Amino acid sequence: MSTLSDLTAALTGGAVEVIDLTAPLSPSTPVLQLPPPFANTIPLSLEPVSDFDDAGPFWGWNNIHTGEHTGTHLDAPSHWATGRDGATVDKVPPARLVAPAVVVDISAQVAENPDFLLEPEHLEKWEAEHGRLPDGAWVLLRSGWSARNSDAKAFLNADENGPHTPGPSADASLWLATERGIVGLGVETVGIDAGAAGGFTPPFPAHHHLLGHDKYGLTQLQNLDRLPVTGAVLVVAPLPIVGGTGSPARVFALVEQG
Ligand SMILES: O=C(O)C(=O)c1ccccc1S
Ligand SMILES: [Mn+2]
Repeated sequence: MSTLSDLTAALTGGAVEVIDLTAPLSPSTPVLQLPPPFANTIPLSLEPVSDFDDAGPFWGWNNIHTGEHTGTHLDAPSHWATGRDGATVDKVPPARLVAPAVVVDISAQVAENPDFLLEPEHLEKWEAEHGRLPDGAWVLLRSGWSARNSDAKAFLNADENGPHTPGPSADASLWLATERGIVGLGVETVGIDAGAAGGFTPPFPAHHHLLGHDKYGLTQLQNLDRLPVTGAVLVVAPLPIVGGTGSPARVFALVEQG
């Protein structure tokens, strides 16, 4: 048997489960709301072209209107000033999009404090328990935030002082970008930076450091609670939008059962 035939046998036999980490993409999918004077992207909308009617008697289809950074999506290096000469989403090497994933669980801390920040000490503690973060792996930050997916207001969690959502500190962002050979950071929240990150130094440090070091962001993931701490393999499938800074993506995790 070949490796791939072993894999297909494991998939059909249930020894390997495919877990969908992608949030449903609909007009109610929350999108980031940056404060004035900054511009924001649009949410998804479907514009019917025909619906088994005179415009198309035997077919239905729609135009879709969306931002690149809507829903579960991939941030490419070219999205940020520090990575603007780097890969656009169509140039992200496919080999980096099928990769192992590890899970760093901060959900208990986030339940107490929605502004909780991942620090290097948390990553060092994780490594003391689970071994060094593997080169070529995605780091998935499990926060429990996807439980808010069906309530845009709760998901964005903003007040007069701005959004209150967890994420990496500036130090943790630099650590992830420079101390290990990871592929990128995946989160459950609307973006890879914490809600307060606009006021950090540098502003939005996860974007600044990760995308500036040819690493990627992955956002609005769900079902991270169904993944093992180590051992899952991620299949990340953004659209190859030519010149795009990111794209809505379908994200699957392959997880061995038993
Ligand atoms: O890349 C994103 O989707 C994202 O979260 C973002 C985009 C632009 C500015 C700030 C942020 S924080
Ligand atoms: Mn983005």
